[in-house]
Amino acid sequence: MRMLVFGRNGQVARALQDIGGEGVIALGRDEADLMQAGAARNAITANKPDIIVNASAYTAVDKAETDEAAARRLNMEAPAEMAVAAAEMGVPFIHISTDYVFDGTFEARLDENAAINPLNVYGRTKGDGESAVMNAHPGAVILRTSWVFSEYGGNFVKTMLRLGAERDALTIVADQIGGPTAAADIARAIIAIAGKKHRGAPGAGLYHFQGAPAVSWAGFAEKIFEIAGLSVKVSHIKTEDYPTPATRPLYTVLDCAKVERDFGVAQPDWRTELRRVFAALEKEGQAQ
Ligand SMILES: NC(=O)C1=CN([C@@H]2O[C@H](COP(=O)(O)OP(=O)(O)OC[C@H]3O[C@@H](n4cnc5c(N)ncnc54)[C@H](OP(=O)(O)O)[C@@H]3O)[C@@H](O)[C@H]2O)C=CC1
Ligand SMILES: Cc1cn([C@H]2C[C@H](O)[C@@H](COP(=O)(O)OP(=O)(O)O[C@H]3O[C@@H](C)C(=O)[C@@H](O)[C@H]3O)O2)c(=O)[nH]c1=O
Ligand SMILES: [Mg+2]
Repeated sequence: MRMLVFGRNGQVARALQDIGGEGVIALGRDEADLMQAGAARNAITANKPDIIVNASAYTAVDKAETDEAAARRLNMEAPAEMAVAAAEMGVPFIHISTDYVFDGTFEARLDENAAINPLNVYGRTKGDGESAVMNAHPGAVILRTSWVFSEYGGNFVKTMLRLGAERDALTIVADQIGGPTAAADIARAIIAIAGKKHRGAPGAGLYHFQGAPAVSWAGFAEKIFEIAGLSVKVSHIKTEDYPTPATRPLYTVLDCAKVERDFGVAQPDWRTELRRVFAALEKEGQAQ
């Protein structure tokens, strides 16, 4: 199975290459610059894949507030172009979206039927990307995930390990609750879904996939420091005491039953991968 992946150095793109092996063809911006209209289609036509995965996106949440055109291009227009080309070629398409499409107002687990209401530019462009993909390719699978971490790229785990090595106390928001999700777990889920779609499995549309148990950013930070053996005091603060350009949703715990029902993909425990990621960073001398 030839799997064409948009994104090469990103967290999920790297994990797909690690886990998917030989059949994965990963294209970074040097091979296909998705800011350019037509680049996605050209790459798809040239590579003749059996399955297409979009692991690229504009993911700088705060920066997106003042860079909306680029966020829209990468999070909506490029995925729409991929979906159109995939549909024309009759190839399955797997796209990734985010918990930031929700407003997080209610403390209730969100399933795929919950209404979206993004609070920031990143979330709005990702939400528009979801609709554009579904309209262009009704057979597409859109995996909504959250709080992605890995040994690669930039993420909260690496930020905490860096700050935790420099300071003995940090203030972290404790009223935003969600689910950390390892890029490797997302890659395994995508590869499992890809295999089933390739064999003609029927599931399509939105799917929630998030690590368990649910936790706040402060609780996540505490677990990171515990695993790293760093003694850092984490002060639990409110969102209003940590002002950022983009507003973030408060409660985005996702109900992940549908992806298990349709594709047999179980919800992972993020603490297992957190231990492996820490060990990998330590080995590279990146964990300080
Ligand atoms: N990070 C997170 O916490 C979360 C992410 N998601 C979603 O998961 C998916 C993967 O995210 P993640 O792995 O963290 O992303 P990263 O930010 O780690 O990587 C972004 C990827 O997008 C590619 N990209 C950016 N700009 C361009 C461009 N102009 N042309 C081509 N490619 C480009 C990068 O290419 P290159 O390889 O050349 O660097 C890179 O591979 C995205 O859809 C994201 O919205 C969902 C929830 C949480
Ligand atoms: C560094 C730091 C962050 N924070 C807060 C800010 C924010 O509310 C929260 C997380 O900060 P980050 O900027 O790392 O996370 P953020 O970039 O908002 O992460 C999001 O990225 C996009 C791509 C997604 O799709 C989401 O699922 C989510 O993972 O922690 C503190 O309270 N104290 C700190 O010292
Ligand atoms: Mg960020």
